[in-house]
Amino acid sequence: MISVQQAEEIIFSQVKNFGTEEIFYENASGRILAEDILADRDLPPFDRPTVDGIAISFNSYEKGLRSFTIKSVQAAGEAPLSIDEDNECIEIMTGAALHYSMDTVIRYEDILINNNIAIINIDIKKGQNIHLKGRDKKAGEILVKANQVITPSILGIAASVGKTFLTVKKLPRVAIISTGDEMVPPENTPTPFQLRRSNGITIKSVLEKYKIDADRLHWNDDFELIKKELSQCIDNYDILLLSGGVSMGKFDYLPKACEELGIEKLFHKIKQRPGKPFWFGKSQNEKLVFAFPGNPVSVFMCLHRYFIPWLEKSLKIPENPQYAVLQNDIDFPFSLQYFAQVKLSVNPSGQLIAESVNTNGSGDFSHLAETDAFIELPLEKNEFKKGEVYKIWKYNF
Ligand SMILES: Nc1nc2c(c(=O)[nH]1)N[C@H]1C(S)=C(S)[C@@H](COP(=O)(O)OP(=O)(O)OC[C@H]3O[C@@H](n4cnc5c(N)ncnc54)[C@H](O)[C@@H]3O)O[C@H]1N2
Ligand code: MOO
Repeated sequence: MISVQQAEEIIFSQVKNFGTEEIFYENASGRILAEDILADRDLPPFDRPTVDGIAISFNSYEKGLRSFTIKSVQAAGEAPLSIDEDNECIEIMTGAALHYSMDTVIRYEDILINNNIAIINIDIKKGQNIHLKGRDKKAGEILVKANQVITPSILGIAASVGKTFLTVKKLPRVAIISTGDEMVPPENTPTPFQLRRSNGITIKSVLEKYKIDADRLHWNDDFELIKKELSQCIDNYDILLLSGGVSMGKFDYLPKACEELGIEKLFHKIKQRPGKPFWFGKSQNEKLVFAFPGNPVSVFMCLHRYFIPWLEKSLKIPENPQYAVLQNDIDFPFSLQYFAQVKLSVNPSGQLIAESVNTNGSGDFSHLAETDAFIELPLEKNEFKKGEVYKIWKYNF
């Protein structure tokens, strides 16, 4: 059996590049940006008032002038209007293009207007209330760097520089396959000794966060059928995410079916709980098979601890490891790396704290909805104390 660290290294040695594609920006939310977004012109593109009011030349104010004749009114979007005399001003609206003959803007609230004359009755500063051309970014500068999830704010920036098509990372074609004769579709009523399938939908909805639209399949425990279907899936998909049938049982056919199809085993079994019998391999045509143990908590853990980091590495999403402070003592008297389910919260000092819940093993999925993460407790120890800090793998927080 290998360690969690070794398993991670083997999986990371299989990181893939699925290429890029160009898509319409309205469909790009949640995808991974594969190009830098540049400023198409200076931002802002011209000097513009940040308030509605009047624009003057500060020089005139310095000379003692306080009354200014309103030469004209300029709305946003209009070509800049100039003044010709010291005692003139332009009534100008927020976001309009300021002419270079003026350099200072005063709010309506700070002036009086009578008979087309604006009187300034406060102290003002040169250049006030103006957002200068190129102050935010210069033309050609990077506004958004590649290799990040496209968020609403990135979409807004893309729209404002006219990038209506974005180059994004292509996503792998994924099949999610549950196995087992005892597993019936959720809409069916199981016999007293059957269970409803839940792993498939859980995995699918985690992948939806990455905009992967995976296909869901189910195979019964029939060796020849599994072999045939597996061989087809290896041709049609980049990644197979299987659950069940990888342990020691009489009907756990997956490892043997993979072997007979020439799918190379890269590892089988990790010193961890849950998820010990996890099987990972690669086909001759470089397709990856993540075969998770069937228990729902094992699936959830292996998905978040191994598959998602592999996916994020493949998509070049920067790593963001997270840690939390243990809120209670945990004893774990086994030589396995333990992933405990924890509820996360933030304490008044701003620290992320993790409180473990007692569960009944990897078949007990009843606590997944009321917890937020797995806390990864190192193999070398059996006792973990309140106040110690460990890595966490979030799923609900
Ligand atoms: N002799 C040994 N037996 C077992 C070992 C072992 O080392 N030696 N490991 C145990 C561990 S740990 C786990 S975890 C399980 C994993 O077994 P399999 O991967 O073969 O999974 P199955 O037996 O097919 O299923 C396990 C469990 O999960 C339920 N299941 C399966 N698919 C689904 C699904 N889609 N949705 C919800 N639940 C599912 C299934 O009914 C079983 O109850 O093996 C131990 N045995
Ligand atoms: O390794 Mo298994 O997932 O504990 O039951």
